[in-house]
Amino acid sequence: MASRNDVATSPGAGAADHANARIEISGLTKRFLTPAGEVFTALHGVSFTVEPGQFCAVVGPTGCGKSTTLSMVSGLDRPSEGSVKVGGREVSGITDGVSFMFQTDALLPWKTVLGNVLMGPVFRRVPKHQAQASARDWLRRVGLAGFEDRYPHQLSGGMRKRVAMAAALINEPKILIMDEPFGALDVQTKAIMSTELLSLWEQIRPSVVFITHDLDEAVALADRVVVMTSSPGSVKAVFDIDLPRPRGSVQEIRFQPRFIELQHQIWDTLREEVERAYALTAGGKQ
Ligand SMILES: Nc1ncnc2c1ncn2[C@@H]1O[C@H](COP(=O)(O)OP(=O)(O)OP(=O)(O)O)[C@@H](O)[C@H]1O
Repeated sequence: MASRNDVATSPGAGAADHANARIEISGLTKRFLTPAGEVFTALHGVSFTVEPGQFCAVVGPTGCGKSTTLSMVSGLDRPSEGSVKVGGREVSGITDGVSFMFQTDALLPWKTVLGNVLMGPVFRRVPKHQAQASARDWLRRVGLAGFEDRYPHQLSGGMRKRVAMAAALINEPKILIMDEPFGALDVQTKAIMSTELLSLWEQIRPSVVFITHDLDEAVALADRVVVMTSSPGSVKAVFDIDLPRPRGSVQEIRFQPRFIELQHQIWDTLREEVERAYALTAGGKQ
């Protein structure tokens, strides 16, 4: 999805009831009308479940419908067929208690770091003193104490991601939706941010749906990895990741034999889809 803000919050975030954080995606099909007036099937019969407090990564080739799936979990779009249920209730309209983080770096440039993090609580009408204390606390947790009065353009890419993370997590969401949140970062910063995300997630344990092209990132972070087929997207396989928690440093996990084993297993499943998608976009044969 191209034009989303880096972070956003739905009204019910903050009043999270984690027992209601189960996400059930059943038979999801999504068709779009192309500019030429043809029907294009982006998703076909996608089904998977994210248990409360589970970290679920979704991987799949470019254009397979990962972002489209997320937009239906968040309630920003409606399925053509099938359903998304959160806490047993079908999603219709923006899902309550959801925070988002996207790849696009679009914190509000006219607001300070503190002002950006304060947006969620202010939106939820949290009293000013309490909101400010909470925002300062979250900025401390993401390592940005002392940067409250800076503006986004005065920060590095990694620091802006930390602001976005604080802004998403201050709402204590029951569901955290992340669409390649660290995709634009260099490899080292990405690893540091992933480790920080895991440690913060372990503190508040929202259910996470995390889209990434980076299989190592998916295995290092997730409890469950969903592999999607090339377009039209469907679920090819679901892998449970039995690496122990807390995982600690994402860079270190990559050297564990079990990590390498899982990474190979999943890549064996994913490779064919990536090659098929590449052949399609490169104009080759299926
Ligand atoms: N509003 C729309 N109208 C028509 N087609 C759309 C629309 N939104 C998405 N699509 C198409 O649906 C397919 C899936 O798009 P989506 O962005 O969900 O894929 P993705 O897996 O997230 O891709 P990437 O990994 O490249 O970000 C693509 O072929 C895209 O062109």
